[in-house]
Amino acid sequence: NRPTQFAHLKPLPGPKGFPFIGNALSMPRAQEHKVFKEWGNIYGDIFKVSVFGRTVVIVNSFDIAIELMEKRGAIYSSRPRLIMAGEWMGFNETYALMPYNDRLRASRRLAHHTLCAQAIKSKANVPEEESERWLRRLLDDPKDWKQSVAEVNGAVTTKIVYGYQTGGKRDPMVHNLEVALHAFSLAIAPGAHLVDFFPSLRKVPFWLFPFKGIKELANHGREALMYGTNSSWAFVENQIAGGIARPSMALDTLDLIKNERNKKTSEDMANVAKWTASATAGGGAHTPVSALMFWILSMVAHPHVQKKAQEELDRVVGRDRLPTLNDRPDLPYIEAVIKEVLRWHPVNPCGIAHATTEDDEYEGMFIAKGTTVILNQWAMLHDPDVYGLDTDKFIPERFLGETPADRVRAGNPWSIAFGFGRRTCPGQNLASLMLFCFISKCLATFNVKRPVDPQTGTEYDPPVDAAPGNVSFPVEFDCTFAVRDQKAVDLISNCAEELVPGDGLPKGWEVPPESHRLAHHW
Ligand code: HEM
Repeated sequence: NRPTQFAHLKPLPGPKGFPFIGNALSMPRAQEHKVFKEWGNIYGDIFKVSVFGRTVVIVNSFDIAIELMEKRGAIYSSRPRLIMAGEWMGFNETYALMPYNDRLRASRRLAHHTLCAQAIKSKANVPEEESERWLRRLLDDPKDWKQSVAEVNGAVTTKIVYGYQTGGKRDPMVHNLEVALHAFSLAIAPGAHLVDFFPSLRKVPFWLFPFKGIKELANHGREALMYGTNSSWAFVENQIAGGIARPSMALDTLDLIKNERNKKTSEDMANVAKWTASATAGGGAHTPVSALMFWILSMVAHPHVQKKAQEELDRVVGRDRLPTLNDRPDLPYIEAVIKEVLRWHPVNPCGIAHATTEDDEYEGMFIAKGTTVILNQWAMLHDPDVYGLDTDKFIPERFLGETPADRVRAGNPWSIAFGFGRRTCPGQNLASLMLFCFISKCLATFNVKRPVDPQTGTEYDPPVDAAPGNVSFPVEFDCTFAVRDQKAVDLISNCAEELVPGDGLPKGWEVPPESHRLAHHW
């Protein structure tokens, strides 16, 4: 049913499918970014697949991503409709899944007010302090490193967004975020829920659904999301009423709204602010954890890189104090390590899908309104023409020397790993502060070493691979955090104190017991 002005256009190329189901049988269930890259070698850097009548366009090239997402951003900035995660669990209320509309723009404007490069500087003390608290925790209980990485990330985002000081280990606000995000990731796993391909199934009563557990999953996700969103906001309101609110994005946005009250707004802005906070806390709680897990893995697997980074820190900062964000411009090797982490195993290998809101033409080919567009970040970050032939290897040096990869925009992982156009990650400036603080302070005080086999007492190599998932994590691995020396112990002892559970917890804040069943940490 193409409009006449598009009638002459060719369809996009792509693998042949079957009637009705299209390419459903050949769609990858894991490592889809690698499969899409291989298909791109056959069909080109932009091609389409079809799954039960839904057309999905895959973009493997940076230049095409910029052409469509930036230059034609007005029609490539929506999100595909997701029944399970979006409508049943309620994540449509969060701006990460919203279509491109006024409410989305209002949310992004509120988030930008606190998270833009200039404004976030006033909150840089939060990642500085929380990363030092992490060192203390690693020193006290190095075996708990996985849990501590996840929790300390949650600690930064909940403090930035709500002004909430976590209560140390197993904090309920952070825990609830993890529960909601886990349900979300189960809900958006590729091909996991038929209802996302057949929206008419949403009208079928739950008890008629052929798959066990779908109702429970939808309810648990919704419960954790609603509980977290409402209780966290209630926390802010109580703090404001008590005159003890810490600086936060929530406070910033409420001030902004108050000052703009005379302006005509079609939405209930306080409600927009509440959901903007919830989405931002959720968006920031998992993603930096993924980057840090891959950084830890990279250090274990490449001890010579770790040594080189420590030599730079020792030379530039010395051993009498911890590095801070002020040292960042003088630490190019650390900077190159961070870029290589984002490139080597990108946090979102296939980004978050965009959707078109108008029919369009690209190089004589037709892209229909309502098409889902997947931006294969992994393919772009592993482009040998930009990053060199050895893209599977972890080599920070590719960003140093006379011809660094990032001399062009396509060679800078910061231009790719955080998405494109009008939906680019609003938290990237905060992520940048977090990654620098965690990585530089940890390297200044700890050696991250290969794991030790408890049976034989010998070290062994961890597996180096990514597990399936929209947010990518390494496959299960272990390692040893060994404090470098007594000097490092002394430095850590001067850091902010570890909090005991119970500190900072608002009264009545509990994770609903049922949600524990879905609880996980990486
Ligand atoms: C290493 C860390 C991070 C990475 C790699 C990352 C990556 C991404 C990517 C790829 C997108 C999708 C962009 C697109 O649709 O084109 C995104 C969206 C988003 N991110 Fe991040 N992110 C990170 C950290 C954060 C942090 C710290 C926050 C919050 C403070 C955050 C909040 C969000 C939100 C709310 C969205 C949805 C934006 C929208 O749909 O308009 N992210 N992020």
